[in-house]
Amino acid sequence: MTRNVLVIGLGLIGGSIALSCQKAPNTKVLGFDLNENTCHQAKTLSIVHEVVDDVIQSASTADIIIFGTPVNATLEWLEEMKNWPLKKNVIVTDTGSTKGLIMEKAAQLRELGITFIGGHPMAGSHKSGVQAAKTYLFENAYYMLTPLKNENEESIKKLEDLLKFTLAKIVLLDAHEHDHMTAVVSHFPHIVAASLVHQLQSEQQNYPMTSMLAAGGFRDVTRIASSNPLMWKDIVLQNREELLVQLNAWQHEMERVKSIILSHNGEIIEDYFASAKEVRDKLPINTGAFYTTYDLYVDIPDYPGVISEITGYLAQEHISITNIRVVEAREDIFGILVISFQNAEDREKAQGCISRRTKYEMYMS
Ligand SMILES: NC(=O)c1ccc[n+]([C@@H]2O[C@H](COP(=O)([O-])OP(=O)(O)OC[C@H]3O[C@@H](n4cnc5c(N)ncnc54)[C@H](O)[C@@H]3O)[C@@H](O)[C@H]2O)c1
Ligand SMILES: O=C(O)C(=O)C[C@]1(C(=O)O)C=C[C@@H](O)C=C1
Repeated sequence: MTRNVLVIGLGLIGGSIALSCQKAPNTKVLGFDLNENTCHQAKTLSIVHEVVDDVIQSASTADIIIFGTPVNATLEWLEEMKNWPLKKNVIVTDTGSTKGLIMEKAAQLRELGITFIGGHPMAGSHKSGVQAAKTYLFENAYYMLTPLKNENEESIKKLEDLLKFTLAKIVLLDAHEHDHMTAVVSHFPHIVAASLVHQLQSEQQNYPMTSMLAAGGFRDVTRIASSNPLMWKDIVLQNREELLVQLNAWQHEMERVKSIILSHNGEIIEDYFASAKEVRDKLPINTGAFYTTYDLYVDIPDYPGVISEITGYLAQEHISITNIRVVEAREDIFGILVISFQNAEDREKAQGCISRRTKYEMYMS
């Protein structure tokens, strides 16, 4: 029997989920977006099997409905959904970065016999829109599900059976714990990134050259300030309380930094950085428990065709890569090619392959 999946909101996240759902057998993926241009692009890029106009009618035939909309739009849809004619066993889920208010709405839907299981894939990008969607955006990332208490195990299993095609690692979590932890590792860092950019902008008035001097450090810390403002407006509105907690903690931390600087004591200052480095270096971001990527850094010279030369060698030895990018120490020079692999074995094979064929220096993260 065919499983009908309806994705509402076909941007970066909805589009990526739709693409991975298309990998599931016997599954028809329908899509809807408020933006006509997005619908057109979703059709052209085959993000879904079919783009639909009548969302209520399509929802009535869906076995699984997935929201890829900004979190406030999701809340509005869930309110409307209360009046929709839906299949008896339909499972509704979302992908939103906040879960508290959405799960409150889920409790109301449960009273009407509608199963809603909150979802949040913990991977993404500062890019938005359907054109940025990728089938394996969530590969190896954590995908959090926040079912209501006593949720039917079979419904959770049905949803997991579909989401496993994202290749993400599914974990179950309480919605409030979710909102606390994501405030720490995701939402608050976005505020810090935006605030650093504002700080640079005000400095620019007196020192116009400042932005030209912003190199790798500033770029790494502020990349996420280029994220979709509408999406972040909604997240901040919905996770307000947790963000204020983080903001207070940050202000205390800055007071501590201030006193360390005022101490004029080199040992204390060095220790501040050393202890942060120790913690950062042990974070699962690097060891792979969080995002498992096996990266190989290749120091490449600046000549045309160097990337295709290296990927060509890997292709000749049938070594598959999952990602490739160039990171520069400076914007105006070529730099280091970072190639990601699915596992450590592939990375080692690649290292052997490249060292046999070139003299480029390599290291692993
Ligand atoms: N961007 C990330 O890194 C990331 C990661 C994980 C989860 N999320 C969450 O995923 C959701 C989508 O984010 P995104 O990055 O894909 O944003 P996006 O801007 O790329 O996509 C959102 C899409 O929703 C559509 N849309 C907006 N309002 C709508 C409405 N009322 N009805 C139907 N469609 C509507 C937009 O036209 C757009 O195509 C958000 O809730 C966000 O919090 C984002
Ligand atoms: O990589 C990025 O650009 C992101 O910001 C992705 C990111 C994050 O890591 O904070 C942002 C919001 C989501 O809810 C999940 C992931």
